[in-house]
Amino acid sequence: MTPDLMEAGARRAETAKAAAASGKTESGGRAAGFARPVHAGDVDTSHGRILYLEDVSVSFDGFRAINRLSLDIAPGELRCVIGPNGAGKTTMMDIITGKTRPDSGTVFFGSTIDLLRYKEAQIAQLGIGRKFQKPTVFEQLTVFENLELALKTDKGVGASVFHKLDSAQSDRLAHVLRTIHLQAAVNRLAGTLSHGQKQWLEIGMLLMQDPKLLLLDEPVAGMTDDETERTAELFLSLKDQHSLMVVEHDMGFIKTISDGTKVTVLHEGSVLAEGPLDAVQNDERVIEVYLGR
Ligand SMILES: Nc1ncnc2c1ncn2[C@@H]1O[C@H](COP(=O)(O)OP(=O)(O)OP(=O)(O)O)[C@@H](O)[C@H]1O
Repeated sequence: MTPDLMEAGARRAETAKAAAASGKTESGGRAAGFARPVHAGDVDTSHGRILYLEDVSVSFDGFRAINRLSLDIAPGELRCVIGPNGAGKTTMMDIITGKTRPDSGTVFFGSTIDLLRYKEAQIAQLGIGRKFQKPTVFEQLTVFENLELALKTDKGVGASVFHKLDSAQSDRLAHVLRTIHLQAAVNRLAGTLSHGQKQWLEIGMLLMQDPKLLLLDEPVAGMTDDETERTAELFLSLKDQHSLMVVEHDMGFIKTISDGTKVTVLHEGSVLAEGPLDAVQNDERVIEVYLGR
């Protein structure tokens, strides 16, 4: 982490601890990560970063899958991550979401939330949604019911099925349905949807929880050209309100969604190159290890 962030974060931590000890706590914002449970709305992005990894390493049986990895993502950014098989892309997402603990390094959500202090389920609650490659919708439920089930509830899955939506939740569900273009399929069983539609439904289920950051692993694998194009439109419509990290091998898709913004190339567990797609595509090292295969 950069010294200014470290210092600012440490100062806020001390202030929050002192305030908590004296009973005078601030509501939300900068104190939130330390003095009380954190909610998604409390992510402090005032330093221009929603996700910050520095010097992160993890080894499996002596093999360094992630090797001193550093990268950061701005609020509202759509970051594409590319790289050869085994570069560490999935492991990086596993670390961000708490599935894998790094051996060393720093992983922050905003400038105050140290993700290494939280468990996987808590990280999801903090506002980091993850979409795995294979769709995992409830095939026996309708599109509507899948989205309804994904609503935030403290009462557990069983209660949420029978939970009547309030008007804000109904509005949210309608908004998500429009965003993922599944209004016409709202009463269809998810099992009858096409592969692409299932993927969009699962993205919709994540959106129901209003994540600040979405991690998407090979979202267009197995999609038709038309579905891939619609997915690109969907992602472009999501950026700005959400930050997205998209791992993909489909370069045509990357070209459409990166739209001149920064692309990160991972290789052997660290960043090999970073910049606009044109620049990384012309980088000799990238051609050698990835594009020239
Ligand atoms: N739990 C684990 N135990 C042992 N080795 C692992 C484990 N997880 C990942 N690895 C190894 O770490 C390296 C990075 O794997 P990872 O799946 O993160 O790469 P990737 O960039 O996502 O690859 P792909 O594009 O094929 O999905 C690989 O060599 C993999 O075999």
